[in-house]
Amino acid sequence: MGIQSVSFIGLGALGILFGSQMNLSLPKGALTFVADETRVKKYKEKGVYANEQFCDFDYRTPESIEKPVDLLIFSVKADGLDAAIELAKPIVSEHTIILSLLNGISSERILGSVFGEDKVLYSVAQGMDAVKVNNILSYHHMGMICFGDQGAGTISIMTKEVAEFFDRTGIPYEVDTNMLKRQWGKFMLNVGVNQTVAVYRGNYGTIQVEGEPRETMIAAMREVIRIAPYEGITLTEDDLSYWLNVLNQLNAEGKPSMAQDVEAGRKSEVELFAGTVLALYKKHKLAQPTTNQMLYENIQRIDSHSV
Ligand SMILES: NC(=O)C1=CN([C@@H]2O[C@H](COP(=O)(O)OP(=O)(O)OC[C@H]3O[C@@H](n4cnc5c(N)ncnc54)[C@H](OP(=O)(O)O)[C@@H]3O)[C@@H](O)[C@H]2O)C=CC1
Ligand SMILES: CC(C)(CO)C(=O)C(=O)O
Repeated sequence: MGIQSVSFIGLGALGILFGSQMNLSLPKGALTFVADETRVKKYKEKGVYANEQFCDFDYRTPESIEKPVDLLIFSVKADGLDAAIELAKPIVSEHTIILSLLNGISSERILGSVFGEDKVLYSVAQGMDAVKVNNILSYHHMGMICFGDQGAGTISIMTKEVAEFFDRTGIPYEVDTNMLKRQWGKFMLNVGVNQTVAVYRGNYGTIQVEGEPRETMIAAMREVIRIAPYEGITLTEDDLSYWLNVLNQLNAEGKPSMAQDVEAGRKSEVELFAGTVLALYKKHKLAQPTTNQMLYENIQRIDSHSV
């Protein structure tokens, strides 16, 4: 029968982006956005838009969902993950497959420790230039979801089921048999681009041209390459080129999620990025990486004025 029901937790840029695509082909009731009562009320009143189209989403509290869902997608920011996990518990059964679109290298481990590692696939969302202002999402590139099993070289039945579901619902995807490396590659990208664009108050255009911001971004990414082997991951200059190429495709006017947080006065996800890099250098008793240190301090300063 395959995956028949899917819930997102997180009606943000990514939830709207992929949810609106799925909504085009799924029967009514198959796709739900799960939230607490206050959020459900707000979403029903205000609605959301994707590229100027109204999204006819089904907003639900977990209690109002009749049975556990087949696929559960976490699309909250890092500071919302714990509450989202609590909220999700009633709609998870032994058959539920869990995906996390969160950036960073820790959310799958956290989800696995709560729901069981056997339910969680590893994933990264990449290549999108989504910009969300209030309840309106705009994008030129939808990007894709890369996913697969935690263990390298395997393609489980769960992975095949999600691939079949994405085929059916028109979600661009790639199955990767080395997800830890992919996730570290994406981590390297975010450490570079998200933090640099936030600090320089720019957009993708700022780092697509030669100059100080692009040099800063690449220096921060190389600090990830340097620490990766201490965690059992190999990243090379070829990986750096691959991810720089991903960035070159994006609409120059678009911005990473961190820059959008800073502009909206929300707390950033700096702990997922420089916070994690600095902690890893400390863990492995290496001298602190200067570029990430500088970015961390700057973003912390910006965050101190946020709510
Ligand atoms: N934006 C992008 O292009 C990309 C983002 N990512 C990553 O994906 C993750 C999500 O990012 P993004 O979509 O930009 O995030 P947004 O900030 O746009 O959206 C997060 C959403 O989660 C909701 N939320 C927070 N807590 C809860 C909760 N307890 N229950 C239900 N909903 C909750 C928020 O609701 P409310 O607004 O009502 O508070 C908000 O709508 C992040 O880790 C980000 O780094 C990865 C790739 C690309
Ligand atoms: C890769 C990028 C920059 C958008 O695709 C992202 O992950 C983000 O905005 O957080």
